[in-house]
Amino acid sequence: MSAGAEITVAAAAKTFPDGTRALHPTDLTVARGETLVLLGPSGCGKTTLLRLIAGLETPDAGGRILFDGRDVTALPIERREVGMVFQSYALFPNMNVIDNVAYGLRVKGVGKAARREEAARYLELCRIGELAGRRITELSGGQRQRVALARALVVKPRLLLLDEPLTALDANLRETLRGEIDALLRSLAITSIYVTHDQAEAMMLGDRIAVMEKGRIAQIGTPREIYAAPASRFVAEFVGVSNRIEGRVAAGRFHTEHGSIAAEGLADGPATIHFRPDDAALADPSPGAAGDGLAFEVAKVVYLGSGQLVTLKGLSAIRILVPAHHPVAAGERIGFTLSPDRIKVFP
Ligand SMILES: Nc1ncnc2c1ncn2[C@@H]1O[C@H](COP(=O)(O)OP(=O)(O)OP(=O)(O)O)[C@@H](O)[C@H]1O
Repeated sequence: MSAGAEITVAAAAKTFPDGTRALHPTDLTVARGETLVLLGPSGCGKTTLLRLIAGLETPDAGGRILFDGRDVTALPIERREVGMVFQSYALFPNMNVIDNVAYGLRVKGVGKAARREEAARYLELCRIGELAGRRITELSGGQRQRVALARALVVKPRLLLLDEPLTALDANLRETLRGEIDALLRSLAITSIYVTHDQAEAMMLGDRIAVMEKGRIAQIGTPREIYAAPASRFVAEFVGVSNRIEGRVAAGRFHTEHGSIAAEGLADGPATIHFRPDDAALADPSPGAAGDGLAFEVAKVVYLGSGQLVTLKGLSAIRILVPAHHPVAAGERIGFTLSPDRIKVFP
């Protein structure tokens, strides 16, 4: 099946008439067939960037949007060949399921038999073949989103844009649909941009994730890059759990009132280190034992099956991942160390 377009955003910014700078000048390339996730907190500009790419908003002067190298900045949405799926379904309530899906083909002038056949094929792809004759009002939220997806895909868009398509659904359904959307986007090899504020969704669906903060892309990279090498404290704390401990570096060691660990490469002076729960390795907390490790009192233990998420008493609650077989209980003391390459310090 056809792969989508390569999308380029060049110096695109958006200032609304009331003066709100929703997006600062942004450059971005989405490769043909790639799924890029725009991830960030409410109000960071995700939807604005998506709408600029769709053609629902015009960038400030100087900004450009290109599809396969062709400048589409002045083209309205209906001439950009994009498919869109929103959080709210935006389906035609007075049409049944198959007519909703076939609608875009009708607009394109496809004959009745051909468009019904094609619409039926996409209903099957979205696993709602048996609902073809149902009215939209007779569908569940998840079923409506499948219809919306089939309707967006049936016209073979060059780019699929999804704006929080699963947000209105309950947790189990979200997870199921998330997996299906992932499989579908991959099998169709369509270029897609997916907006969410849910990091689990971003990790699962994104070939790359662009983390957005206050109208800018704070970092763009694969889920692994974003998690393992966050570029800033904001990214570290928005994607995954990040711990923070304040202390002082002297002669290649990080010292706190809880003990000290090796911290080669860090400059002497006050420092705040950041690390992931899974970066912690258990160590003997008794004073003077191995001389290496930070000791804390255990506040809470959550047994996950595959491990235990242990919250420690500290200035900011610290969470570390402890192997499931290691006995640990609230009130005990526990010690851990960090390999120097897992310690992050942000400016
Ligand atoms: N038409 C508009 N006029 C003025 N300001 C706007 C307009 N649309 C959006 N904004 C503002 O621009 C900023 C970015 O909004 P945007 O909808 O892009 O954020 P978002 O990251 O998608 O947020 P959410 O996750 O809540 O949808 C916000 O401060 C918002 O209030």
